[in-house]
Amino acid sequence: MNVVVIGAGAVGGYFGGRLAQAGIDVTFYVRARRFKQLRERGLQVHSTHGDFTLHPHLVTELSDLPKADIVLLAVKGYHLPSAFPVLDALVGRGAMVLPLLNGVHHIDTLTERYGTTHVLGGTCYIESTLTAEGDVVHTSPMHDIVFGSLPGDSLHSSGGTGRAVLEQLQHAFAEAGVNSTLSEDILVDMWQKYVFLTSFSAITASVRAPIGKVLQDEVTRNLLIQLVKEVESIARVRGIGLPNDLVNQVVQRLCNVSPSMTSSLHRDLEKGMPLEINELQGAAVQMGRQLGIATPGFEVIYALLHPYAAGQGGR
Ligand SMILES: NC(=O)C1=CN([C@@H]2O[C@H](COP(=O)(O)OP(=O)(O)OC[C@H]3O[C@@H](n4cnc5c(N)ncnc54)[C@H](OP(=O)(O)O)[C@@H]3O)[C@@H](O)[C@H]2O)C=CC1
Ligand SMILES: CC(C)(CO)C(=O)C(=O)O
Repeated sequence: MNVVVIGAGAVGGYFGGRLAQAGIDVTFYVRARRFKQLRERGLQVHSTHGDFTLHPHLVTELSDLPKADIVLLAVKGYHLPSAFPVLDALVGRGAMVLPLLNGVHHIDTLTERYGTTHVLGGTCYIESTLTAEGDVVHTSPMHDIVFGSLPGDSLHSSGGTGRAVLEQLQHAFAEAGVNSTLSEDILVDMWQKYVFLTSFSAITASVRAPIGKVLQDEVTRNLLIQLVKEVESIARVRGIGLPNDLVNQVVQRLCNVSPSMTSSLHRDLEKGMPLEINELQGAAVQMGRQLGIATPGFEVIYALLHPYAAGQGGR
């Protein structure tokens, strides 16, 4: 199996690195700055599951790209358009794209451009970040990927003739020690993550504290529950087949995670990096307006984070 990673950051560097470490043929498509870092230092991963350093196969030119079975797409949402030329080249030669971005709208963007036979649904649970030197730091035991074919893709869905590639990918993740689930309803899984993450990241970024601090304070805890309900209503009106007790499940999960856990959005805010608020909280506000669902919690949080959206250095 040949894998190309676009976005060799905290997520792509971690999962791509684990696959490469397990002997899978992995190529990282990188831009100039990341190329320099990775060539000079190697891909250094500091992880709760064990540290490792690799000198991965790096490519900076479209003409040097290998033919890929799977593209692991792990750029930030605001960088998605910049990845189109490389995706065009890889999909044009038959690759399937597994996006690991947070949010839900990128799936429409990708399927409109490449169709459902070339785009999988996917989501990941991991707490990882890049140091100033470009090393990946993975801080909690979670390293889970859920993926599957999208509605409309009969080739790779259960019973489809192309299903074998997805099973091969699941096998590759298992070899790499990564927890992976081949989902039969990936949109439901993606929306469950979106309900959880968009609320969790909104509250941790706006309070500027990990979840423990949020839950200790009754007012903030109630706001978090309100956020979960707002985004859950959107999902229901959109007809996503979520479990009936989703709000309780999400709140339970939030109460059970480590009190020190925070979101990538909060970490990005602290580092002065651009924020994915348009893809997360802004998307909730926009969908709410379109569907006539009030999202007062998200409206306020989106506005309060907006001055920081472009980060200190811009995008
Ligand atoms: N970090 C986490 O804990 C989690 C993150 N996620 C989601 O995963 C996605 C990725 O996040 P994360 O890994 O944290 O982000 P990072 O910023 O750590 O990594 C993104 C990488 O993408 C690279 N990149 C951007 N555009 C391109 C391009 N056109 N071609 C090649 N490389 C490109 C950037 O490199 P450069 O700009 O230097 O070229 C950077 O190295 C986000 O949607 C995030 O919400 C999901 C779960 C957990
Ligand atoms: C839910 C969580 C914290 C872990 O995957 C995440 O996705 C993020 O911080 O972006």
